[in-house]
Amino acid sequence: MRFSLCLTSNQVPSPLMALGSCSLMWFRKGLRIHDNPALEYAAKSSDFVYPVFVIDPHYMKPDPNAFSPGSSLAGLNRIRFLIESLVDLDSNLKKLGSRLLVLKGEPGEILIRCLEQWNVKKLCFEYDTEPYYQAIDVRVKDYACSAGIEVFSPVSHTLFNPADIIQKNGGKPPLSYQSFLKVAGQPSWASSPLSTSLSSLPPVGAYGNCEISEVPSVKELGYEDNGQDELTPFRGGESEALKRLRDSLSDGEWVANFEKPKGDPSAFLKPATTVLSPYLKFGCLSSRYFYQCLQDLYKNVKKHTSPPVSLAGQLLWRDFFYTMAFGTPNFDQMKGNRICKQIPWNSNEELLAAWREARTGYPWIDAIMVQLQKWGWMHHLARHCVACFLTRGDLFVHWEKGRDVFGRLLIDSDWAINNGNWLWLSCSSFFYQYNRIYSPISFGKKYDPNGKFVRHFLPILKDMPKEYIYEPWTAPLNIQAKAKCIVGKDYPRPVVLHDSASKECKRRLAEAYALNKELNGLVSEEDLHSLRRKLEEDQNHDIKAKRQRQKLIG
Ligand SMILES: Cc1cc2nc3c(=O)[nH]c(=O)nc-3n(C[C@H](O)[C@H](O)[C@H](O)COP(=O)(O)OP(=O)(O)OC[C@H]3O[C@@H](n4cnc5c(N)ncnc54)[C@H](O)[C@@H]3O)c2cc1C
Repeated sequence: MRFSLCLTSNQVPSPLMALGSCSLMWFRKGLRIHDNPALEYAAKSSDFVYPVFVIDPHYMKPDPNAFSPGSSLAGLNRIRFLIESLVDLDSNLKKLGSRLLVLKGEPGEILIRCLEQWNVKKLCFEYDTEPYYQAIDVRVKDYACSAGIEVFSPVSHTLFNPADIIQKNGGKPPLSYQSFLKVAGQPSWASSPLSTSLSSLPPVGAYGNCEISEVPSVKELGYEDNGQDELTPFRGGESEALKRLRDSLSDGEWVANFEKPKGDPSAFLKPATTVLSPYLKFGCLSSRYFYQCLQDLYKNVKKHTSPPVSLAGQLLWRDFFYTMAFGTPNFDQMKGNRICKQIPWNSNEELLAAWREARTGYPWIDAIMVQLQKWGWMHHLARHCVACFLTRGDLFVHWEKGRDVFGRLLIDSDWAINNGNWLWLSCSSFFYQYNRIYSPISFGKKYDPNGKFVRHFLPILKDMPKEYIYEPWTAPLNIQAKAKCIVGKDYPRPVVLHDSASKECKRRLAEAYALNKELNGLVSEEDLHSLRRKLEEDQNHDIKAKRQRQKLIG
């Protein structure tokens, strides 16, 4: 017997259980219809499919103590982006004769309850390499196995299966991009067409006494309207992702000549890169589909750039970090992470807060941090600048602290990529040329001599003449007054002097590197303690630098 119920948010739960063959499609990332092997498998020979998304309080619970609206782990921009993605997914599912069932609670617990109550025969979900999801998945899979439920959990978030690469490389992830490419080769699916659309889905079955809702609004999740004057211009969802992809690829010449790190990090009206990262993060866009579209385009042009700098090369960077993250225990921390240099970073809360809240006194750095708060997205080189400034360039603050701020505020916040890039930028792993530091003054000026980017994100500086826009503390007082921006009152003085601070950072890194070499990377707590003591003995350096700064900027 076939039956389906038309479900609405406040419907009285039906005691009926679906009697046909039922599948549960558990959406987490992969918020799309195209190239979604788990969804396709769920639909195959099933009478009913339950498409489920669980709102996880771990990520979504409002945090009134956070310095900007959102939960403690996710800023409001990202939560909004997720909700928009879910609304779009629900609407696309409805076009196929289904809908999204939204539940709330600890995902493992909720899933097990649904499996128990819905007579599910097949559980389908995209494989996730993040430790947080791995732990949940083990629990759910264990339950499913014990209940005789078939589990289908394909890898479809990345181009390659990180486990395959690690196995091919003798049990360890390849440590460099080039060795990664060598091991990875061409993806197995590269020349066969991916499924880009489903024409229909089996109906949703009865859902017993599980509390199902429509996709909630951010307000219904407990977030107040934040009153921010500028929100992220990027809207979530598969429809938007595919449109953005089409727009990006419509300029074949631009794609063929794409070359990172060339490109203007200060371009904000029309960013210099695709801004597909948030869509890839939530899986609104399949990276495999993106990659195949690029290969098709490359076939039809005379010449194109290649990895690591090409656009396809960027997707391979993504896979590189996913593989590294999957195969490296404690990838997200310094301690116990075998690929991470042990460096006695400081934990100066004041400096950290100045950086986080865009109060460093360096307009280029502060404008990027405002873009992070307002848009949740910045150009790759802009991320380089602020990450370098916080860690090895100027403030010598622990990269894990910066990672957390990015992790919360980016709309594309991605566990593997974020950690990988912070390891890189802090010269803790992958990249070790700590003498190459981004100037917080001249780097931005090179791209944007008139300071348009700074004026947009830091309107307090909008009338500052271009000669001083990157160093307002050097402007004569009458000019500051005319620009209605007195440094020290309307806009902060620099928190450190870049020249002396960066020299000091290099010295500390040289010392830490030497010790790491001596200890062959195996640094114990005591070694770190003595490293810290050694650096503290050199405090007079700091004091000298402070005095010099006070002399210079009053
Ligand atoms: C400190 C720091 C933290 C970062 N944190 C994140 C993060 O949490 N999430 C995230 O997606 N990216 C992160 N990046 C990488 C990169 O800056 C962004 O992926 C990129 O700027 C996104 O813009 P786009 O989509 O226009 O990129 P494009 O240049 O158009 O590239 C296309 C896609 O390739 C991938 N990609 C590009 N650059 C990288 C890279 N360096 N590493 C891995 N994948 C890459 C992204 O998925 C991106 O969407 C970080 C970079 C730094 C320096």
